[in-house]
Formats: sequence, structure tokens, C-alpha cells
Amino acid sequence: MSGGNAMSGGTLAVDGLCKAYAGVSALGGVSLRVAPGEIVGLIGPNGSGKTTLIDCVTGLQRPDSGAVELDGRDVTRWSTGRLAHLGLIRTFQQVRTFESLTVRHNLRVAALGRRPRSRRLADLAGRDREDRALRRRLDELVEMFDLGAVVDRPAGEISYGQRKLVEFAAACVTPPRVLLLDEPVAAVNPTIGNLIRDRIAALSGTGTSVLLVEHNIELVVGVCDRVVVLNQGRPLADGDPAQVIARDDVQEAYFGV
Ligand SMILES: Nc1ncnc2c1ncn2[C@@H]1O[C@H](COP(=O)(O)OP(=O)(O)OP(=O)(O)O)[C@@H](O)[C@H]1O
Repeated sequence: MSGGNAMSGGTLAVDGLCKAYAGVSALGGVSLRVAPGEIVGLIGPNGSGKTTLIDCVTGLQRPDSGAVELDGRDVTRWSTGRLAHLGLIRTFQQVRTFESLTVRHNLRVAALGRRPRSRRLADLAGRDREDRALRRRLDELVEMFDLGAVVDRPAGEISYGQRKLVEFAAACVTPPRVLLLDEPVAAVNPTIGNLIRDRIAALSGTGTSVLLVEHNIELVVGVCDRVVVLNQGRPLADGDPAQVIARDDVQEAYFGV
């Protein structure tokens, strides 16, 4: 576990993904690709299938058909934990921090969860103390995500925006190869929004591939290399962010104008 232990970015390829809930289609054959270091925005109206796509890619839901590949390796229906060990990591729309644990403890839990099971058992037995490299990495993250003022406070006592930062930082305890972000700036203030934007750009700069689900179009246009639009579980457009958003069919589907 070390910040210097950076893995390079991975290529995520989603091919013809389909998912229905109780017979109602949520994804009707979605294909997309994110290359190393690329930031791809995934936008679309409420209920268009964006979170379902992330859920199906990251093992939270089982797709009915279609394939997910990481660097050409078929990882369809792999468990979340197995995918995390390959460096495929996600965040959630609703933050999932441990409210009674301090910010630092939350980050430590995330770091220990990424370790191979054998080392985790050693940690549980109390034999493997938090090593220096891990402490250094957590200090780095606290600084990068501007969490110094709240690092020793329980996550349940800090602001929602700060908890979004903790969740993002937890996703970065080991540098992700592919990061799927589900509405990272929803309901956060502009200062935290800017910090999150900068973190996304910095991750991409070090090779991480990013799929960004977000309703904040300013962020999407500002940071994404490419945008994919979903509408009713199907891809509507894929291309340059400003051009895609200017399209009449996208405006109609997304903004109803
Ligand atoms: N666990 C579930 N069980 C049943 N239906 C679901 C489930 N999750 C999502 N759906 C349905 O699947 C469709 C796609 O939902 P999804 O949450 O993926 O959309 P979204 O684009 O992420 O929406 P939003 O922008 O509001 O977050 C919706 O019709 C939704 O009601």
C-alpha cells in the first residue's frame, strides 16, 4: 500500500449491456469505451440507466446480457471485490461513509479493504499495524482532498460535501485504474465542487480512466474529453461534449426543449 505504487490506467469496454428490473428494461444494449487517462461523461435524464450501468459494471447488479472488459479481459459479472483488486473502483450517488468512524478511520477501512484477504486477516489479528506507507498515503489524501480540519471527526458530524470528499478520497487509497463516479458534485458547494473537478482532472493526468455520471453540465463540459448520452436505457449520442450537448435530440431528451 503506497501512493508510489501507482498502477497505470485501464481500458474499460462495455459491449451491448442489457438489464431489466422485473421485466422493465433499464439498459437496452449500451456500449461504451473509456481509454487510459480519458474522462468520459455519462449523462441523460433521470431514470435513463446511468446508475444501473455503473452497478452492472461494478458487480452490484448482474447484467442480463452484454459484456464488460477491462484491458481486453472479460470481467462480466465479477464481484465488486475482485474488480476492486484489478483497480476498477466506484463511488456512490448517496455517500456511504461510516458515520461513527473518524474521517481518517474511514480512509483506513477503505485501504484495508483493498488489501488481499491474507493481509486483511493479519490486520484483524492485530499483527500488522498500520504501516508507515499507509499512514503516508492517508496523510497525502487528507491534504489532496482538503480534509485536514475534519480528519479526526466522525464522518457523521461533518458536512455532506465533506463526506462526498471522504468517499472520493476513499476511492483513491490505491490509485484506481478505472474510476466510475456517480454524481460526485450533487448537492455540494462550489468550493468543494471545484476541488472535486481538480481531483478528477489530476487522476486523469496520472492515467486513471474516468467514467463520470453527472447532471452538472458545466462540470461535464469543463472536464470531459467525450460525452455519452443515455435516453431510456439506450445510447443517444457519443462525442465531443459541447457538440453533443448542443444537439437538438439531446436537448429534447435531456432538457425537454
Ligand atoms: N433496484 C432497482 N429495482 C427496480 N428498478 C430499478 C432499480 N434500479 C433502477 N431501477 C429503474 O431502472 C431505471 C434506470 O434507473 P437508474 O437509477 O439507472 O437511472 P439514472 O439514469 O441513474 O437516474 P438518475 O439520474 O435519477 O440517478 C429507472 O426506471 C429505475 O426506476
